[in-house]
Amino acid sequence: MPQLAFDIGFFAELPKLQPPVRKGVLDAWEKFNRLTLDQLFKDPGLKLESLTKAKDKQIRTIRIDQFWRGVVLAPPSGDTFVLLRVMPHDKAIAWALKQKSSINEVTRAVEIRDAATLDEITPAYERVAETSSRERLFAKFSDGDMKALGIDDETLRQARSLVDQEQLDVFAPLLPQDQREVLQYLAAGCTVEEVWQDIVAPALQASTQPVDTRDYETAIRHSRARIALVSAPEELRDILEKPFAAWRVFLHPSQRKVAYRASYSGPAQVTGGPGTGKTVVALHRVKHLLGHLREGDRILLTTYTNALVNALRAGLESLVDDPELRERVDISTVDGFASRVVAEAPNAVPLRPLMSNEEVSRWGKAAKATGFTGSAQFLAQEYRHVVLAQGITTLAEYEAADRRGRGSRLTAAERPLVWETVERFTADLAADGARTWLQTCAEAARLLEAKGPPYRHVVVDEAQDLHPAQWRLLRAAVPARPDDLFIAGDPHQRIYDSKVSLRSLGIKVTGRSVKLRKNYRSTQEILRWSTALLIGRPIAQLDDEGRSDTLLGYRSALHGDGPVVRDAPTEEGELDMLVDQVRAWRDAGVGAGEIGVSARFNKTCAKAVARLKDAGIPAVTLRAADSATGDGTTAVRVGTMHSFKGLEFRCVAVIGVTEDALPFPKAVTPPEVDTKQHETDMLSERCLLFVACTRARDSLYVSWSGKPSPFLAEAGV
Ligand SMILES: Nc1ncnc2c1ncn2[C@@H]1O[C@H](COP(=O)(O)OP(=O)(O)OP(=O)(O)O)[C@@H](O)[C@H]1O
Repeated sequence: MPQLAFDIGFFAELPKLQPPVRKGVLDAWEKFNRLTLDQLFKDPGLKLESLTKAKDKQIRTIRIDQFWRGVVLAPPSGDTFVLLRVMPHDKAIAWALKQKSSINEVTRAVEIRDAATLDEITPAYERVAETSSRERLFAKFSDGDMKALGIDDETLRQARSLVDQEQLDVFAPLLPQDQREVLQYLAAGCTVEEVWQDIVAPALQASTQPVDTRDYETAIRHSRARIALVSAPEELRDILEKPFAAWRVFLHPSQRKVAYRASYSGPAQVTGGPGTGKTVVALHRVKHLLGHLREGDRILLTTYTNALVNALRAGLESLVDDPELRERVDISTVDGFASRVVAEAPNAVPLRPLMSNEEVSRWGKAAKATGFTGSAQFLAQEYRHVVLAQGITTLAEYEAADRRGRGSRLTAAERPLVWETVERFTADLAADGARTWLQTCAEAARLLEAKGPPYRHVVVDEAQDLHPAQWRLLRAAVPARPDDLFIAGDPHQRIYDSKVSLRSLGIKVTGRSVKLRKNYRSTQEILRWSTALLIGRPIAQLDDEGRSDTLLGYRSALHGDGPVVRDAPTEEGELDMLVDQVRAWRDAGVGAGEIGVSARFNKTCAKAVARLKDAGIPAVTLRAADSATGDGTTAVRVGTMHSFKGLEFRCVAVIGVTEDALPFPKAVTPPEVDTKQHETDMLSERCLLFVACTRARDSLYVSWSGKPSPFLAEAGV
């Protein structure tokens, strides 16, 4: 029976199609299901026509309605057709004439390229390259290596004519997608082995048969990363109604390989820069695990903030239809999970969580009581990074504790007094009916270690910011068995003070760790600009503190304008400029709910909300948007850089990027108190700006008044 499958290029244009055109697509799909091959080719309404001057006779058009045409791949054998694009009549014909289809001999997948344009421009580039003294872009890669990576003869010839990245950018949109990606990663500095490992191998389909480059029926089935086969009208209706949710249908092979691997023998990890789809992969992993759950088993899906909990809940709802299955997943922050465990314990005494600003003053009081003369900041950090991080409960343990990560000196003779102060701090807290969040996590871990783990699987998003006490809790939440922990995170986005070596906590991911490199969120221009903020700063890996992570090969296929950077003489002037920018976005058709404004401080956010509202622009703080006021989707959302973690907006304004805000002196330990901590804090501040800027999909705007943050100058802004 014939069927109509859908190419990813069609989905990319879907948001632009009006409902009647989408309905036309659904009708066409139903017709393919209903008619025989012979009837299809003869159907007067569908007009499955070949084009006389087409580069490829297999590329035909169909009628969607009076003005719109679909471009279809109609292979001579088999009965699966692929809808490549839906466009206005003339555009569709012009596009269809230039395309050519083929089957890749390495990946076995279907490829589409703009053969006419490539044929037209390649000779000119070859001539320029011949007379240029510059080395060719792919000179160091042999033909054999290129072919092994799936580069075919045509693309090889084109690639050999290029001398720089800008030229590759011209060719990229015309090339077959898989081959384009291989060339982009090689040009970005990845090795042949890395490209094979990350890009080609995950896309390969195990087969002992030689490739038949005419067998489109099989090749379409090998093209899951780009061609969707839809089996039921409800499924198609659902896809057509959620045009931005392409991630539900098409995973990049590297994403699919991680998310749908049948089983991992232990904890597994996925890392990657902002927007590489780590959250998407975590959600698909949950879907996979749900499909294999035994009676009574449950899954914990955790993240860092409540805003992200809501986003995960919405994501899972759109990915997993069955509410009974979804009910088997608890979605929560780690702190929220800890509170629940502690509250459910027999004889639980409710304790109020201590806010971090209250903590330092309490350390001051405890120090006064014991006569400790060091700073409250030192004590708070010692408690966090040594006592709680190592789960220390006695003086003897503290005396034996490893303080290697700390940059402040402490003699053996001084430790008992520090410990006495720690005990005073915790006793006073308990007497006042309070507990820090980390203490709650430590207590919850103790309770679970005694009672036994409540979950079969734990999936962790935003893992880079978790503290060892939180990891211990997660470790205690699930038995050490295959598929116990699935961890997604990016060390470049570490904005809280929690450097952890998972290895030292008994969570070993060696051999089960994958890095994603393709950004699906932002344009390459925004990425390049934002990434410059971190260049040259060593960033410790998630699983091993002693080794650095990199953003090598991290790139986006999307293109647009670079960030707009503005300075104003005063804060008032900067807020006026913000209003102008938001108005310009709205005039260009961007909805208020698609705009995010971020600043280092709550007070700057409050001023921005007030000023936008004065100008008649609906605006709401992120916190208010979360608390179900319903404004979130219709108002500009304004939040601190910390609260922007994990979110994304079509347009983002990052404001108040001044010398006094980034780095914020109060958030940075002075080097005289602790040299290492000083470095870590400076890096967190830098990462914070990086996180805020990488929330933008299409447009990024950055501003300050007075003197700019030194991070900008260091990045060459
Ligand atoms: N395979 C895919 N196809 C289409 N869109 C995708 C795909 N993977 C991810 N995306 C989209 O890219 C964006 C970023 O994805 P996601 O939030 O999962 O990235 P992330 O790595 O968790 O980002 P961050 O670390 O910055 O929070 C989202 O809009 C998501 O829908």
